[in-house]
Amino acid sequence: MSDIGLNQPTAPSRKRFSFNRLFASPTFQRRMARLPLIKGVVRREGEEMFDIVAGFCHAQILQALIKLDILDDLLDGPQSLDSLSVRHSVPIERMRILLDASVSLNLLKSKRGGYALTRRGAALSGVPGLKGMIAHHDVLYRDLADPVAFFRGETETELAQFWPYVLGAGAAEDPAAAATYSKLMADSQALVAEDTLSLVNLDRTEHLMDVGGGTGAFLGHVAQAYPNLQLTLFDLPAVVPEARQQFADLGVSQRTKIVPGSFRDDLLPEGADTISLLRVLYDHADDTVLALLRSVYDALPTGGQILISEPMTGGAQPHRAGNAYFAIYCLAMQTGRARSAAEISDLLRQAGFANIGKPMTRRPFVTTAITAVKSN
Ligand SMILES: C[S@@+](CC[C@H](N)C(=O)[O-])C[C@H]1O[C@@H](n2cnc3c(N)ncnc32)[C@H](O)[C@@H]1O
Repeated sequence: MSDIGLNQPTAPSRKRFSFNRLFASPTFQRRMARLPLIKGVVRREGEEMFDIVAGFCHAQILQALIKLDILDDLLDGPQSLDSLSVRHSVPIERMRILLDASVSLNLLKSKRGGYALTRRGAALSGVPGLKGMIAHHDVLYRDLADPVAFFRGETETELAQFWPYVLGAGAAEDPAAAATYSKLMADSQALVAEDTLSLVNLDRTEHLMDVGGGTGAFLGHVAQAYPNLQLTLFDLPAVVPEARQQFADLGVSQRTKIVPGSFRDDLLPEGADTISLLRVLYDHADDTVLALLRSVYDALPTGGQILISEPMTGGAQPHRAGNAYFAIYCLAMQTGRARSAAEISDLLRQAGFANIGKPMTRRPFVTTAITAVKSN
């Protein structure tokens, strides 16, 4: 049978009509922009297109506001251009450009001849961990400087060094490095913890173990929401000392156990009837994740539950948070990958889990949760 289709060059005389070529034609675009009912659509499409084109500038404007502490500086009220220029050591005309750019992004507004926070700017300043996350994007930004090399896998990324635990045994033993990444993780974990707890009900759980629980931020939230729950935290030895302090500060040390270890090398302790993994899977390759899920399965009693919560891609329906941010971030980390709920469900099934559930996510840019049960 002859091979018709993609690999066949098309003869010029029989060139097929293509909507793509029509939309790409400047003449067609000019005509559409003049049609009464269509011109609004054309304009909006143009604006959205330009937002994608200029997105890298928007991100750097935001980064400058954060690194200069301008958002925090405006929390108590508007300030003049002069005072902002002096306080942050930015020449006045350059500061005006930064602040006006921020007005255009609806982070600031002009007020009383100076500048004030918009609701979005004030909210952004208060989101736990968001400023730290934006500040550390300078690393990812450098990694993406040559995007073609990046996507071809030719870039030695800095982000891979930023999260030492993903590099394997020994790399995460430095307490100073552990403190840096743990702080960023813990600051941002409040949101993930709150959203996860709003998605699942732990009323029937007696003992929860959080694997890769970092400094204990999630268990801290759980402890407050469920006063009778026994809690265990499992994480690398360099990470857990901070958790001990956190549990003492919250007054929950009595019902909290800390087990230092590596899920790559050690068996997970038994005893918990629910085991959670928050933002752990996406750091690791499929074989490590499958081995970890099998280990969780072995540690659970029959009827025990696994809870996975992390940002996920959209699978067959890619979305910006999962596919145009977290997937890229994980690619720069080089060891893991952002997965869709369907891919994680597949891995869970391979590990033996059943009754896989995906509660409706409120904010996929914060987290998505999946639960499953060890049924026999
Ligand atoms: C991205 S952080 C997430 C921390 C916390 N669950 C959260 O959401 O903030 C990944 C965590 O997994 C831990 N981790 C990585 N490899 C590990 C291993 N082999 N054994 C135990 N914990 C590990 C890290 O130390 C870190 O605390």
